[in-house]
Amino acid sequence: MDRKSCTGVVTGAIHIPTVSFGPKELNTTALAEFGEYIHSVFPTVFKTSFVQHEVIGEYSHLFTVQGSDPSLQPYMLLAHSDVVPAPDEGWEVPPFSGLERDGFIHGRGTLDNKNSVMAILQALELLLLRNYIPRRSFFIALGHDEEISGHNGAQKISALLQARGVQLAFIVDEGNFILDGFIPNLKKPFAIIAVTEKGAIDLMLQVNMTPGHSSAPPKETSIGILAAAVSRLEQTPMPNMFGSGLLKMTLQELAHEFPFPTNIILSNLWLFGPLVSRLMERNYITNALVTTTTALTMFNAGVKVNVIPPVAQAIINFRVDPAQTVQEVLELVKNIVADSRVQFHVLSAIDPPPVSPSDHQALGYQLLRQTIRSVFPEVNIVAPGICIGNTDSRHYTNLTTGIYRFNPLYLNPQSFRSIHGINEKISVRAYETQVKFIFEFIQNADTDQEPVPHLHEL
Ligand SMILES: CCCCCCCC/C=C\CCCCCCCC(=O)N[C@@H](CCCCN)C(=O)O
Ligand SMILES: [Zn+2]
Ligand SMILES: [Zn+2]
Repeated sequence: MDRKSCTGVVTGAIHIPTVSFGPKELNTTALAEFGEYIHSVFPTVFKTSFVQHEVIGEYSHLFTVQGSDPSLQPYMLLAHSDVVPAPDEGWEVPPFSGLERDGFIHGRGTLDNKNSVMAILQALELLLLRNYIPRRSFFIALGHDEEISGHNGAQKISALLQARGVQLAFIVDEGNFILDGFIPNLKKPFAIIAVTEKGAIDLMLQVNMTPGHSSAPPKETSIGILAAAVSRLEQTPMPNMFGSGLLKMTLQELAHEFPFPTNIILSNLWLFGPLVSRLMERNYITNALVTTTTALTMFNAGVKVNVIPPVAQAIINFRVDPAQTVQEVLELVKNIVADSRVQFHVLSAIDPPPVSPSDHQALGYQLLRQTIRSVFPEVNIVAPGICIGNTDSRHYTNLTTGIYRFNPLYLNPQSFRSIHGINEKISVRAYETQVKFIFEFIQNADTDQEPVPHLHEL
């Protein structure tokens, strides 16, 4: 595959608007087209005898790549083909044009997460074209509804594999990146492999009142009561959970890359922990790493300008810190609202998944680490961390204890904001490096020893 067709397959994928708009609201025409598209651009994957392809939940794809050595436990690579909506406003380039310009491929899904869908299949296609036969079996699961919780994609694939008695050595999904420019004093990029992710609660608060004529209003309306309740929630931060462990581990690994005195502070968190945790609260991205976050995302009320509103509803999206549970957060929320006129309806809730191992015996973590060192030799630090978003991987805790969330891409604060935002784009070079990473990763999973850097050239 030449360079042009390598990126051409991504532009074609971005062009298909596989948007998940909301629960049960998907662009099924686009999802069906996407299925045909991957079939047409990766013909070798689909015709190889030891690669089995199944469609699950109508639009998700499960590939089973049969390895030659059945004694090796299989692993799984995950990605998702659906994207969040992208109205044209504010974009430099229309979000579904898939235009390649100035060394970048532009559009919704270029970072989240069609890049991974295409890079995984492209790496496999290239390996198969070179007659590579993997030793270790692996699965590729491409969900079609990750952005709306993965109930028809990842959840069904997980149940199917469980019914087949599959147990996996590890899973690699989207999530964290090689972070660049997120910490002011730290000029060097560092790779964070997320070994857990935050939990989530979608909570609806509702206030009901008897409607009436607005010319003689009651002292408080449903809107006023609800607005005060959600404002209290917004103004009352959840407890800082910095002390609970994982983040401390991440910071200790980063410590020696900082100049004096930050290196001393981060190496002595037993003493400076409270100071560091307060500093992290000041920035909205690092704040998300130390606490359960509260985001007021929807508010609906009122029927007419001169009618006292019978119902007011608000939806709040909490991201639950790995050191807390959904139940604990709900208790805190009830205490903060402290108003019996406000009803609580939990629309969905999921606890944070268990922390995956990152020690020397953790095969998935070590393979990622080795491949990062080989493909990104300039990156000195690889550390375990927390993913602040939710991923399809949370549906697979029944199949493995080793779940790692890592995209082999550089991410800076501007590109972070483009995910679910505007002007999402990936450089051609970054995409090619992602393909190379997966190409090497699959081979590294077959070796018994540390890979020799650049042994497996594309
Ligand atoms: C000391 C370290 C500083 C770290 C700075 C952290 C920077 C954050 C980096 C990357 C985070 C990107 C998260 C990408 C994964 C997002 C996946 C996603 O969008 N999932 C959705 C699922 C929605 C399911 C329906 N409820 C989501 O989380 O909303
Ligand atoms: Zn995603
Ligand atoms: Zn997303």
